[in-house]
Amino acid sequence: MAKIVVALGGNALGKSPEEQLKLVKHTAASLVGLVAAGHKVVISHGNGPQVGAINLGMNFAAENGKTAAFPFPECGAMSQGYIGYHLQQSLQNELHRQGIQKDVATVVTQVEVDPSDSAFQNPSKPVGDFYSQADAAKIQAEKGYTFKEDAGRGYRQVVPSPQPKTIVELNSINHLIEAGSLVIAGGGGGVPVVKTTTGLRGVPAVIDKDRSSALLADKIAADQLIILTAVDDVFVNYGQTNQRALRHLSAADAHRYIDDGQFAPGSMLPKIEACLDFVTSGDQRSALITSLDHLDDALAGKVGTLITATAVNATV
Ligand SMILES: Nc1ncnc2c1ncn2[C@@H]1O[C@H](COP(=O)(O)OP(=O)(O)O)[C@@H](O)[C@H]1O
Ligand SMILES: NC(=O)OP(=O)(O)O
Repeated sequence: MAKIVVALGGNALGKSPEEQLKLVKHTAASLVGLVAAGHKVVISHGNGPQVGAINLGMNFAAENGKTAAFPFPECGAMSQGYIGYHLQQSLQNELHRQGIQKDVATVVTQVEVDPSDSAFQNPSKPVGDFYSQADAAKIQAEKGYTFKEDAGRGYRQVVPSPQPKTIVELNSINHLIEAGSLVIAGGGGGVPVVKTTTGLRGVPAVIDKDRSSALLADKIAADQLIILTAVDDVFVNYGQTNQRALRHLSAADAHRYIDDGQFAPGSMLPKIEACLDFVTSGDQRSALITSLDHLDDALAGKVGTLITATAVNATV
């Protein structure tokens, strides 16, 4: 029996509630499969597209005098509730269908960041939808948002993405795991907060959920970190005619490919770095990157990229 953190990608969760619920229902079957096999499972998820959509809607309503302004950290907390709700419901339905008695709970999670993190001066985390270069330039001029090209897929608004330091609700998460619950935590990388003289305060940023998931996996002493995204494997020469799937990546190989610029910053690079942090900071740990659709195949070793500290195979 292993303790596994499964991180679901925000971009892999679809663009609408209907799409998300359909995708989450499908993934719930595989996640409950892990539970049925006796593993302790903690689920985290991204929120880039979702927090961007919520923020856009709230800004529109506020600009038109329909609501008060809702600050960005509040939008992050809403995204945790929205995605957590779909995950909870789908997991509960699937557990019920398979006749498994287990509680499911989402923990609204705050993650402490350093207010002097240089990321606040260099927005890099894509949120919301994709725009053409011309539309992005127009919105940038009108609203002052920053846009950047996202891994060949178009232009997206970017916000600061500071490093996660401490998971505020870690004790509660551990209590729930030990009590046998299936826990959803660290959604959207956690709502970023800083310590002030009067206590914690939310800051407008989006923490990379892969980095937070690696921190969570380390702090709960997990055996494996599984990152589910939109691609079945990590590739070299990604998007080119000669792209090649990497089925097993040792830390040494991963560093070589990073130096070679094989993993796009803001998308695949933080996933690889998070996996490396996790597998190299404890013994017998492994990380797996694959698509939301193919978790079962990846667990059976048919697809996916397995990352280990050394070149030795290490599976759950
Ligand atoms: N070397 C690579 N191999 C595979 N995918 C890559 C690579 N470099 C960039 N990508 C892109 O990274 C994406 C995953 O990052 P992202 O969309 O940010 O993930 P998520 O939102 O699911 O966490 C893939 O769908 C792919 O478009
Ligand atoms: N918070 C975060 O990393 O979201 P994505 O997975 O959508 O990029």
